[in-house]
Amino acid sequence: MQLGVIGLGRMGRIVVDRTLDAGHDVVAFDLDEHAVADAADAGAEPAESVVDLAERLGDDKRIWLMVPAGDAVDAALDDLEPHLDGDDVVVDGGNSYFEDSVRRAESTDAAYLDCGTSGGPAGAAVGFSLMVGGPKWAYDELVPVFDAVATGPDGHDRMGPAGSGHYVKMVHNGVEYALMQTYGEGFELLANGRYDLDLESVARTWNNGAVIRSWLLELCEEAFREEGNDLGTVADRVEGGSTGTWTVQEALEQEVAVPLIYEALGERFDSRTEDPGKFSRRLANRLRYGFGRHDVPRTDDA
Ligand SMILES: NC(=O)C1=CN([C@@H]2O[C@H](COP(=O)(O)OP(=O)(O)OC[C@H]3O[C@@H](n4cnc5c(N)ncnc54)[C@H](O)[C@@H]3O)[C@@H](O)[C@H]2O)C=CC1
Ligand SMILES: O=C(CO)[C@H](O)[C@H](O)COP(=O)(O)O
Repeated sequence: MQLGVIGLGRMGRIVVDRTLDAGHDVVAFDLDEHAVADAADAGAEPAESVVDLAERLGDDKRIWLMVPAGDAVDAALDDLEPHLDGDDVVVDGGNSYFEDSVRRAESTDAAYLDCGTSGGPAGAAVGFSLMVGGPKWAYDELVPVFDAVATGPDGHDRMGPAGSGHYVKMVHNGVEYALMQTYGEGFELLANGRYDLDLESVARTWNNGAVIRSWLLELCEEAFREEGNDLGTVADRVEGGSTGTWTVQEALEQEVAVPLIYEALGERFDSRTEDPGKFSRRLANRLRYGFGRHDVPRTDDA
């Protein structure tokens, strides 16, 4: 099969390499010409623009977008659209909002597959987990590429109609936030608890047979090994948040309780406040004086 790949960053480049390794042909484009040159060195046919990529693919185009969610996806689709027809298939492998994917599926002439991708750059060697939404014939058509990019045949499946792939990935990310939060809380207790513990050793022991073993826990083990038991200079600030926000918004709309995901998202927002004093905690501090005449710790206390 011949696959066009647009977006050759951390994730797109892995799509290129794994597709080439499986014996397929790849035409590659990125706004960054160095990324295109690197992909060409790896065996891809370089394209000079989105339009050039479309023209190099000929009939029955198979195209994988791996660009940042939002405007970049629409920009690439706008350029592709005059070159697409109903026999073509476009895969969006990024973290797009599922309602955007439904809109794009309805407005493009091509068959559109929204593909949630999990595994991250660190998972490149084993392949990704792919959650695909869209027409069944288009999914079936792309199976050889999905087999190559995923861990194998069990690493991908069609979730349902347009939007369902990105919907499942959105919820996956909510779960990711909550798992990160609970590992963080457990290690925070261990770090401040009764025993002087080697947290890398704890994580390694848990990763070998414990109920709570997981890849995220392996990454905790790696973090303690590389940063030290106290995480060294790693700042108390967590970026990201868009996919978790969508998850919580959807849960509210569906009237489904997701308190752990909500709390984990809130912790991220909290970590980013510029004011080191959290207003709600300061008010709770003062209220304890109000009802109990308890001492009020103050910022100018010695
Ligand atoms: N990094 C991760 O762990 C994961 C990322 N994703 C999603 O995959 C997508 C890509 O992520 P990354 O590879 O990490 O981002 P990245 O920032 O490493 O790469 C994005 C690439 O897209 C290129 N690009 C941007 N607009 C373009 C356009 N209009 N035409 C052609 N190229 C364009 C950029 O030059 C860049 O090389 C995002 O939607 C991200 O949310 C999904 C799962 C995991
Ligand atoms: O999808 C992913 C992992 O599964 C990406 O790493 C994503 O960026 C994570 O979300 P956030 O940036 O909000 O932490």
